[in-house]
Amino acid sequence: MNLLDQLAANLDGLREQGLIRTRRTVDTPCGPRVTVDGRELLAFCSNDYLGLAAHPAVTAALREGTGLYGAGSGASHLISGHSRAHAALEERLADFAGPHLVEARALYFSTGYMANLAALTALAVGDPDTEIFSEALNHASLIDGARLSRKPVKVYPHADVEALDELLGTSRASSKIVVTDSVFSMDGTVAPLPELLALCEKHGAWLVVDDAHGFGTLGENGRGALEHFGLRSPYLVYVGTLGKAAGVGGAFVAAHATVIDTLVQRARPYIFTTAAPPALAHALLASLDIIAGDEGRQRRSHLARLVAQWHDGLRLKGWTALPSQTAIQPVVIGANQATMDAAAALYERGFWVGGIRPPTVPADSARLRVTLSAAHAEAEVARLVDSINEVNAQMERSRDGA
Ligand SMILES: Cc1ncc(COP(=O)(O)O)c(C=O)c1O
Repeated sequence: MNLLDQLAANLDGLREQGLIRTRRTVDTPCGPRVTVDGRELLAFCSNDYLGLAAHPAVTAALREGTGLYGAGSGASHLISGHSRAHAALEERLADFAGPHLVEARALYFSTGYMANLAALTALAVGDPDTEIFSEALNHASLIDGARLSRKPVKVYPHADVEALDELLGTSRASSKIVVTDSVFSMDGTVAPLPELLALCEKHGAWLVVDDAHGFGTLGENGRGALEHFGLRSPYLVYVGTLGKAAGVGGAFVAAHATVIDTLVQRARPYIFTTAAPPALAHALLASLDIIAGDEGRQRRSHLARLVAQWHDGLRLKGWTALPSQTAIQPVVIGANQATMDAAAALYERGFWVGGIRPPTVPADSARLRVTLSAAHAEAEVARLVDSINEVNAQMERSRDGA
């Protein structure tokens, strides 16, 4: 077999297992109503939880930012790519996360993936005898960050605080890092952060919290999971992403000033890459104004009403809606093909809902991943709920009849 044949055989293997991923090309801005291949669809699959990606104030700030700073940064932050807009954003983010940290500073990254790689690899440089304790359902970027740190990794069972306590207690490592998603991206449920922080304080460990899906949506002021639980500690290392609820792109790490100084000096995913366009940072300042203000609060309240409406309306047989109270609302179907069939049936009815398969989720737990946004109207969620109920009834009938 030549090299290309080997790759083709690998792709055939994925196809046979129903695991081929495909892309759809969107012609309109991100929002609840999109056009794909000339078809209008109601989209329930983006992470634009507050509906800010196409918000007029945010897009106007982006345009203004290109006028002020041009299209690109031209270099990495440590060469000449660190602009006034990046600096202003980092200051705002440090203030935003500040009540939950000690001597807070923030560092802006081009993506959340890179921020997670950076946080884990840089924390681990402090001590060669470091061990990482990673939650079983963590996002791929945390798993990759732990691997890249080249430190021993122990995976603790999902949300199992006792198991983690035991692992931390028996570890002989002189430095320990516990790392977890706050809102699990494929479950929508929230990690027991107060208990995890208490354990970290007991065992002298860092707690790295990836709040990709909590930033902007959780907490009275949208400050995320730390605000939601009222947590504060010098050992918290907070990662917030800015391409989801904040509607733009990039991410940040907020932590004690010494952690941020370490990241600037040692984090390869920060040092060896071109800084994100400054205009994005400028647009994010507008987005943060919305998140922290009355409009943000109204958007979060509307989202909470949609979540309640979703749970009230579902009548499912054989499928399981997970008990999530966040914008992420998965319906576990189990089999890969049945999940993709359900997503296709919804698509036929004009709804775009993602079908998620292994390895993104554990084997036999393929699921529809519905994401609600403050930009959705109640009537739109009602239509989705009715359609999911109908598709479920139809598929279960044909399965029973088969
Ligand atoms: C939990 C979690 N962390 C990190 C990321 C990566 O963030 P980004 O898309 O900004 O790279 C994602 C998703 O993309 C995520 O779901």
